[in-house]
Amino acid sequence: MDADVDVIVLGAGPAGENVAGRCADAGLSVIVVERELVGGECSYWGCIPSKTLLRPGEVLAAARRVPGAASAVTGPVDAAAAFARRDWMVGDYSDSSQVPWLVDKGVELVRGTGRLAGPAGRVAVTLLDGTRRVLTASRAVVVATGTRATVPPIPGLADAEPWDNRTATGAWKVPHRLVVLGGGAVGVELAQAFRRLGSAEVTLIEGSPRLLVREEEFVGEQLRAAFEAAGITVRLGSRAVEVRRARTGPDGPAGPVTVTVEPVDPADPADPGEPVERRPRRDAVVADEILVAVGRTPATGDLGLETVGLQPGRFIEVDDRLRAVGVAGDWLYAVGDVCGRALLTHMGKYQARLAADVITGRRDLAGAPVRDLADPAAVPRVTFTDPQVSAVGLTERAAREAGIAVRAVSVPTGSVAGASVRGEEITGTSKIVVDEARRVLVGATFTGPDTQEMVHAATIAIVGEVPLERLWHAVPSFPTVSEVWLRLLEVYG
Ligand SMILES: Cc1cc2nc3c(=O)[nH]c(=O)nc-3n(C[C@H](O)[C@H](O)[C@H](O)COP(=O)(O)OP(=O)(O)OC[C@H]3O[C@@H](n4cnc5c(N)ncnc54)[C@H](O)[C@@H]3O)c2cc1C
Ligand SMILES: NC(=O)c1ccc[n+]([C@@H]2O[C@H](COP(=O)([O-])OP(=O)(O)OC[C@H]3O[C@@H](n4cnc5c(N)ncnc54)[C@H](O)[C@@H]3O)[C@@H](O)[C@H]2O)c1
Repeated sequence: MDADVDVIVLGAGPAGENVAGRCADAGLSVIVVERELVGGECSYWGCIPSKTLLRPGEVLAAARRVPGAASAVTGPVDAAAAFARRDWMVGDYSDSSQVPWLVDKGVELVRGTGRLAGPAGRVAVTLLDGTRRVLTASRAVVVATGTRATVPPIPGLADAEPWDNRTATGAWKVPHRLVVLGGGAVGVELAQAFRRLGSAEVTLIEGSPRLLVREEEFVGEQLRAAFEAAGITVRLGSRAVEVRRARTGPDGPAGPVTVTVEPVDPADPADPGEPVERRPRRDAVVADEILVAVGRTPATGDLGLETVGLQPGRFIEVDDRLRAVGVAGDWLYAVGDVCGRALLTHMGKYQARLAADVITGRRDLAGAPVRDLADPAAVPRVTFTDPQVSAVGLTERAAREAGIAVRAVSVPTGSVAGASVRGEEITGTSKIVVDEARRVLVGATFTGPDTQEMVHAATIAIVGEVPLERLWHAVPSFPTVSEVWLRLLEVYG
C-alpha cells in the first residue's frame, strides 16, 4: 500500500516545526501532528512568556545602575501592563500567526494526538473531534512531543493546586507570597520575575547545595547573593516533605498553602561557616501559591512506544544522527526535549535541522552523513536572571571529570571600561576553561547583566576549535564588556 507521505512529525513545538519545515524545503511531503498549539511549550508557556515577564524588572534594574537615569525610576514594575504584554507576545494563546509558516512550506498540519502504531512508519491519530485516522510515512517518523512539568510525589502537593510553568507564566495576578520548589532554570527565572513583579515574599527551596547546580560553582553563589539582596529567601540543601492547602469548606475557596521543609540530609552536619539562618532546618513556610519547578517529564507515556519495542514514559535515547536507539530500520527519530539531550529550544531546533538532513541524505563537506557535534560539548545556555548566567560547553569540573587536562582563568566581568560605562555595580565573573593539550577552549561562563550576547563568541571559539594563539588576534571593541576576552587571555598568559 502506498504511504500517505514521506515524513510524519509528532508535535509542532520548535523542534517539530523545524524538522517538518526543513524536510519540506528539501522537497519531501510532510505531515505534522499537533494536539495543542503550533509553537509548543516555548512559545506559549516557556521561553517567550517567562522572558517577557522578566524584562520590565531587568530594564528598571539596569536604569537604577546608571546615575542620571536612576532618579527617573520613580515607581515599581507595572504588573498589569507586563501581563498584557505577555498576552500579546503569546498571541493570546492562539497559533494563528505560527500556522502560516508551516502552510507556506507545504507542510500538512493535522490537529490531533498522534501515537506510534506498530510497523515502521505507522501512526494513529485521534483527531480533535474524536475520530481516528491512520497515517503512514515512507521515510521517517520524527517524535518531537516535548516534555511537561514534573510534579514530584510529595504528600499533599497534587491536591494543593500547585502552579507549574503554564500556570506561572500565564498568571494574571501576583501572589503576595510565593514558594518556588526547585532552583534550576525555571525556578530561578520565575522566582525573580515574581519578586520584581511585586510578590512581597518569595521563598525558593532547592535540594542541592547551590542554585543552577550544573553550572560553575560561582554561578550559584552569585545568584544566591543577588536574590537575598533583593529579598528572596533561598533555602538550599532543603526539600518540601509535605504540602497542605487550607480550605474554607469542601467547595470553598482555596486558602494559603503550608509547605513543610526539611534538610535533604538531616545526618549531614551543617556547615559551621554558614550563618545559622541559612543552614537547612525543618520548619514550615506559608504562601499563597506554590510553583513546582523540579524538572521535566517526557511526553512519551501514551505515545505507543511499546509498539516499536521502546519503553513508554522515558526520554527516547538517540544516536548522533538522532535515530532512536533500539529501533531497527532507521525510520524512527527523536528531536528536542523528548530525546533528553539538552532541554533547550535552540538545541531542539539544531537537532531538528540535523534530523532533516539525515532523512534527506545530506552530507558534510567531507562527504560523510551529517551528525550531532554540539551535544554535549558545545551547548550554549543563558539563564535570564539578574545577574544573567551565560555559559557554553563544559564547566571546569565537568571537563576534569571527562579526563581533560584543563586550566581555567577568571576575571571580574565588571573590570573593563565597557562595564563601567554601562553603570555602577556591574558585578559578575567571566571564566574560560582551556584544554591544555590542544590549547583550545572547552568551556566559558559569563555572569553579569546583559552577558547573553557574549556567549556566542565563546560558542564559535569552542566549535571552531580556535587555538588561543589565534584568539589573541580577535580584538574586542572598546569600550565593550567583550574586553573581558582580552583580560582572560592576558591572565592566561
Ligand atoms: C518556563 C520555561 C522557560 C524556558 N525558557 C527557555 C529559554 O529561555 N530558552 C530555551 O532555549 N529554552 C527554554 N525553555 C525550554 C524550552 O521551552 C524547550 O526546550 C522547548 O520548548 C522544547 O521544544 P520541543 O519542540 O522539543 O517540545 P515542546 O515545545 O514541548 O513541543 C512539543 C509539542 O508536541 C505536542 N505533542 C505532545 N504530544 C503529542 C502527541 N502525542 N501528538 C501530537 N502532538 C503532541 C505538544 O502539544 C507540543 O506542542 C523553557 C522552558 C520552560 C518550562
Ligand atoms: N533560560 C533558559 O534557557 C531556560 C529557562 C527555563 C528552563 N529551561 C530549560 O528547561 C529545563 C527544565 O528546567 P527546570 O528548572 O524545571 O529543571 P532543572 O532540572 O533545570 O532544575 C530542577 C531543580 O530542581 C531541584 N529539585 C528536584 N527535585 C527537588 C525537590 N523535591 N525539592 C527541591 N528541589 C528539587 C533540582 O536539584 C534542580 O536544581 C532546564 O533543564 C532548561 O534546559 C531553560
